[in-house]
Amino acid sequence: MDARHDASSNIKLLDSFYRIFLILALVFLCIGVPFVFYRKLVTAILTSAQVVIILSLWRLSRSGKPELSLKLFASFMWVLLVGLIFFGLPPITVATAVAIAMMLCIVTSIQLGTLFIATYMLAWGSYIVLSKLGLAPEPYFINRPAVSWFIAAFAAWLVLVPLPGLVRSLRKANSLQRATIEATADGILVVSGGKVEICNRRFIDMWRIPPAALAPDSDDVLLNTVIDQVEDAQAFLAKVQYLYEHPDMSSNDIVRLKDGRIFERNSLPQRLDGKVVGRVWSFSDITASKRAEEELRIVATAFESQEAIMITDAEQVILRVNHAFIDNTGYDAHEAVGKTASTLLRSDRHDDAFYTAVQHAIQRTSGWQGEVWCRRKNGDIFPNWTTVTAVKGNEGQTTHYVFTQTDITSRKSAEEEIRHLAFYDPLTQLPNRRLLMDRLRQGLAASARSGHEGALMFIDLDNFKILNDTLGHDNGDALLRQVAERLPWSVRNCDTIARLGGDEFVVMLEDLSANPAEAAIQAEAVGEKIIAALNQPYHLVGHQYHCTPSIGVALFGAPMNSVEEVMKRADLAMYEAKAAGRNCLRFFDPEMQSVVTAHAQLEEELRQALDLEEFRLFYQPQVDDAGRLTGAEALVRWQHPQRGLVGPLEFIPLSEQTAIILPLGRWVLEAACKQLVAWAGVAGTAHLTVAVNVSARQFRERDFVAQVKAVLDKTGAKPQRLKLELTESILLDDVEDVITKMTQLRAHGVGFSLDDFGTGYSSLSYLRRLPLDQLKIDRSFVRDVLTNPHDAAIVRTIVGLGKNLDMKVIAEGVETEVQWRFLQELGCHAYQGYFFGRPVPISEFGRASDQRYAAGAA
Ligand SMILES: Nc1nc2c(ncn2[C@@H]2O[C@@H]3COP(=O)(O)O[C@H]4[C@@H](O)[C@H](n5cnc6c(=O)[nH]c(N)nc65)O[C@@H]4COP(=O)(O)O[C@H]3[C@H]2O)c(=O)[nH]1
Repeated sequence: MDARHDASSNIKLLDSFYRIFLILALVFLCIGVPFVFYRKLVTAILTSAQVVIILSLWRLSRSGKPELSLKLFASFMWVLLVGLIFFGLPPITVATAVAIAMMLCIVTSIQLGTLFIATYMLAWGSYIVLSKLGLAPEPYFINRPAVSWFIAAFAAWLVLVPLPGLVRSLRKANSLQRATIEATADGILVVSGGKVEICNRRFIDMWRIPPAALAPDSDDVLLNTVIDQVEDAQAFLAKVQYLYEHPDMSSNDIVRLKDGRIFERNSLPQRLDGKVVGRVWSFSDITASKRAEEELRIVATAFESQEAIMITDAEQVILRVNHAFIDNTGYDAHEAVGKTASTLLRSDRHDDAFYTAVQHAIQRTSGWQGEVWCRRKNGDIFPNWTTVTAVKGNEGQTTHYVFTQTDITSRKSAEEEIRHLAFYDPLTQLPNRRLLMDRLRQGLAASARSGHEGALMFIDLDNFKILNDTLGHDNGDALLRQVAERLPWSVRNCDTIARLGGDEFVVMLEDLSANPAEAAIQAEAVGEKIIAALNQPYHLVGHQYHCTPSIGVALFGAPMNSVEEVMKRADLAMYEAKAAGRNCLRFFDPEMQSVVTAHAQLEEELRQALDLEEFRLFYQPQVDDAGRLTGAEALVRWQHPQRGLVGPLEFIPLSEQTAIILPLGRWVLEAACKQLVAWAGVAGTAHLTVAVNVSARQFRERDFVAQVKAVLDKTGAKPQRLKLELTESILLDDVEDVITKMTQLRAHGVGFSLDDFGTGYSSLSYLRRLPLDQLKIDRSFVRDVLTNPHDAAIVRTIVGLGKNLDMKVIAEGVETEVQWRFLQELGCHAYQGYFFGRPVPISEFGRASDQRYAAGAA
C-alpha cells in the first residue's frame, strides 16, 4: 500500500504514549503503596482491592476484550467517582475523571462517555450547590495527600489499561485495511483535499503510474498521467470536475483507454462523521469481461441466425432452440425443451440403421453433417441439411450437442428442377438425349449381364416439318406432345421413352428374349403398336391432322455394342424405313454396317478428291420454247482414279452430311462462273446462262451472299448470267433469312430457280415472297406426263402457277420430242433433258447442243 499519511504512524504514537504512562503509573504505585502501609491498614486493604480490580481489568483488556474491560472500568469508575464526589474530590481526580470520560467517548461509545460525563457533572454540580448551601459533607480526602496521590496514580493507570488493546485493535484494523485494499482486484485511489491519500499497487499497475506521478502535495501529475491514457479525455475530466463540484455524489461509468483496455470507474465520497472528507475511486479492468460480453452478444446474434439451432445435453435432450428452429419446425420453445431431438423431429423417411450410423459417426468424429428428413409439428416431412457438433468438457467428455439445421426444401426442388431441365425435354417431359444415353449405357450393361436382348427404336415423324411450316409451331408442339402421350400406350413401364429433339423420339426396350430372332419379333410387335398409335388422327387447333412415323430398330445385347454404335444403327434403320416409303418399321441389319463403313471411306476419298482436283463440271443444255440454246445447268462429276466417272448422286448426299459440300460448292460456282466468262467472250455464246445447284447447307452459310459476290468479282462473270438452283428443302430453315439472302443476290443481278418443283412442300405463301425467276418442274412429272393424266395436271398447274407468280417454268428430264411437244402445249417455256443434250464436259458442250438445237428446231 502506498499512502501519503500512514495510519500506522498514529498507532505507533499511541503505543509509545501508552508505554510512558504505564511507566509513570507503576512509579505512582511504587511510591503510593509504602505510603498506604505506613499510614493505615484499612486504606491499604482498600487500595489493594482496587489494585486487584484494576489488574483484572488489565488482564481482560489484554486477553483481547478491551471494550469489555473499558465498559467494566467505566462502570467501576462511575460508582467510585459518584461516591467520591460526595466525599470531596481533589482537582487532579477531577482532571483524571474528565480524561477518562473523553477516552471512553473515543474508544467505546459516545453514549457511554456522555453518560459518564453527564453523571459526573451532575454529581459535581450537586456537590457545589450543597457546599454553597453549607450542606455538603466535608471532603474526606482533603488534607490527605498520600491518598490523593494514590487515587490520582490509580486513576491515571486505569486510564491506560485499555490502551494496549486499543492500540492492537487499531493496528489490526490498519493491517486489515491494508490487506483488503491490496487484495482487491480493483485499483483503489483515495484523494482528499486535492491530494492523494492512498492508492494501491493495482491502481499503479493498471494506470502504469510512474513513481514521480505520486507526488504527495497534489494529484495533478497523477491526473495528467491518467488523462493521457484515456480515449475521451474530455469526458473523463468532465466527470472528475463534476464530482469535485458535487462531493456528495457517487458515480459509476466506463472508461475506455487508448490501448483498448476498458475500465469500470466507481467513485464514492469518503465521509467522517457524516461529512465528506475525501473521495474513493476504484477502477476495475473489465476488458476481458467486456470482450466476453461482446462475444456473448455475437454468439447470441449467431444463435438467432437464419439457421435453426437446437442445443441438447449429452443425452440429446433439448435445452434451447432459436427462433429459426421454431419457424422451421412449428414447435414453440417450451414444447421442444425437455424432449429428445429424435422424439420431436424424427420422420419415417430414414430407418433405424440410418440413425444408428449417424450416432456412431458423431461418437467417432465429434460431429456429423448430412441430409435428414424431419417432421414438423403439423406432420409435414421436410428435408434438412443438418450439422451436429459435440461440445466437449474439460475432461474431453461430451457435455452438449449443437444441431444446426437448414430447411433445404426449396433447394431440393430447385435441384430437382435443374435435374429435370438437364435430363428431361421441356416440351414433352420425356427424358432427353442425355438421360437416354445414360439409360442406354445401363441397358447395355444389364443386357450384357443377363444375356437378354434389348432394342432401341428411332422414331421420326414423317413430314413433320411441313406441319410446322404450314400450321405453325404451336400446332407442331401440340402434335409432339400428343405423340409423347401416345408412346407409353405401347410399351411397358420399365421401358424408356425419350425425345431427342425435333420430331425424333426414341424407345428403348429392355429385357427382351435372349434369342435375337425372338427379341426382334417382340420389338417388331411393339413397333407396330407404336405405328398404329401414332397413325391415329391428331387434334390440333382447328385441324384434324394425320401423321405417320418411320421407325428404325437396332437390337442390342452383344457385348461389343457401344452406346454410339447402337444409336447409329437405329438411326440408319430409321433412314431405311424412310427410304422404304415411310410409316413403316425397319431393322438394322449387318448389311447396313457395310454401308456405314463404305460411307466413312467415301468421305475420306472425297476430301482427297478436293485436294487432288478430281472434280469435273459437266454442262447440260437448257433450251427455250423454240429449242434454242439459252444456257446450261452445271452438274458436277468425280473423276475417280479407279472407279472412273462417278455421278453426283453417289457423293453429293454424303458431301452434304459432312460439310464437304461447302468447299465443293464453292469450286463448282467458281468453275461455272469462269465458264460464263469464257462464253461471254464469244459472240455466239455470250447470251448463255449457267444454272448452278446450291445445296441447303451451302445456302445456310452466314456469308453465302458474300461468297457468291466474291466469286463473281473474282471471275468477272456477269451476275445476270448466273442462275442459282435451290431446292425446296432450304425453305425448311429460317424462311426470313432465305428471303433476305435471295433478295440481296437478286439485287446484285443473280437469278434463282426452284429445283425439283412439285416434289416438295413449298407453301404458296412462301413462294409468293421468294424472289424467284423460275420454277423447275421435276423430271418425275415429265417422265410420265404423257401417260399419267395426274402428272399432266400437275405440270399444267405448275405452268399456271408460274404465270400467276410471274415466273418462268422449265421442265427437266425431257427425253423425247413427244414430251417436248406436249409440254409446249401445256404452256412450258423452257426445257432441259436428254432430248436436248446430256450433261457433257465443256469440250463437248457446244457440239452436242448444236446438234440438239438442230434436232429441236427441225
Ligand atoms: N433420266 C434423265 N435424267 C436427266 C435428264 N435430263 C437431265 N437428267 C439428270 O437430272 C439431273 C438434274 O439435275 P438436278 O435435278 O439438279 O439433280 C442433281 C443435283 O441435285 C445434284 N447435283 C449435281 N451437281 C451438283 C452440284 O454441283 N451441286 C449440288 N449441290 N448438287 C449437284 O445431283 C443431282 C443429280 O445430278 P445428275 O446425276 O447430273 O443428274 C442430272 C441430270 O443428268 C433426262 O432427260 N432423263
